[in-house]
Amino acid sequence: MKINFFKYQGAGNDFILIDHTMSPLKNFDNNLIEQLCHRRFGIGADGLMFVTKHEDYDFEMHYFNADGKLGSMCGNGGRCIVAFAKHLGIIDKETNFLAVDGPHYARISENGDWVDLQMIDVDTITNDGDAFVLNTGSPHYVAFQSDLKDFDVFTNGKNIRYNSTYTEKGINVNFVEDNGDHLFVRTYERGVEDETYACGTGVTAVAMAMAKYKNQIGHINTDIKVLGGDIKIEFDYNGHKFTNVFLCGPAKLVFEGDVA
Ligand SMILES: N[C@@H](CCC[C@H](N)C(=O)O)C(=O)O
Repeated sequence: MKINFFKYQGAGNDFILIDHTMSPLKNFDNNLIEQLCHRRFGIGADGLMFVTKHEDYDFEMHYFNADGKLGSMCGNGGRCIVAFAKHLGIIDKETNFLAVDGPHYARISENGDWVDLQMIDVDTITNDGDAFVLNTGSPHYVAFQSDLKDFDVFTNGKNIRYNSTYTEKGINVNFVEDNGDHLFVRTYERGVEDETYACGTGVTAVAMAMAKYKNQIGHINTDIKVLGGDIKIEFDYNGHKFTNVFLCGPAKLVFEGDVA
């Protein structure tokens, strides 16, 4: 069966997108998804998404990690699927769509390649030693790390993701260096089981952990550099809860193709 797909990337976090609006998504082949995401034997991607119709929303997002398994929320994936929905003509400049963690609002730039995506409110941050643990739609571990450019993110991230606390459910592991006017972040992603060039729910978690650590109250804007580019996070923080959370960044079509 021929599969028509679109490849998108958001700050280097890359995804295969499939238009499934003509029929409901009843079953899926996890092995095929893993194979399509494989960087040697497939198209290559950190994850795969189907867009389907929904009665109450503009569309529904179904996200799978590169290991072929259903993922939790993917922030950069969310931004890319919004750009894809605009490309398909499903939406125009704004949208309300449904994802695994609930409804999301998003707005899109005129040329369609920059998306501001509203993320879930967060009111719980716990500590694991010096690190912060929180869920921004996906579970995240946030640790400070100096000389991050030369740090072994794969080995250290994997050790944390597979330690006895997290091995069963897994966690995404973010390392952050505070460079004054911006944060530099590198992430080991669960489900990809490797470092990715960017992680949207991850940088959202980092900005929140940093605001809590610095005791910043009010409307906070955070500039973040990741391996694949620049991302902006904004939210309101009252010392207990993060609201009006937006993940803002690029979402670009790379190519379209067919799998025979
Ligand atoms: N790259 C994503 C995170 C995707 C979810 C994650 N790998 C998981 O299921 O834990 C993002 O941009 O948020």
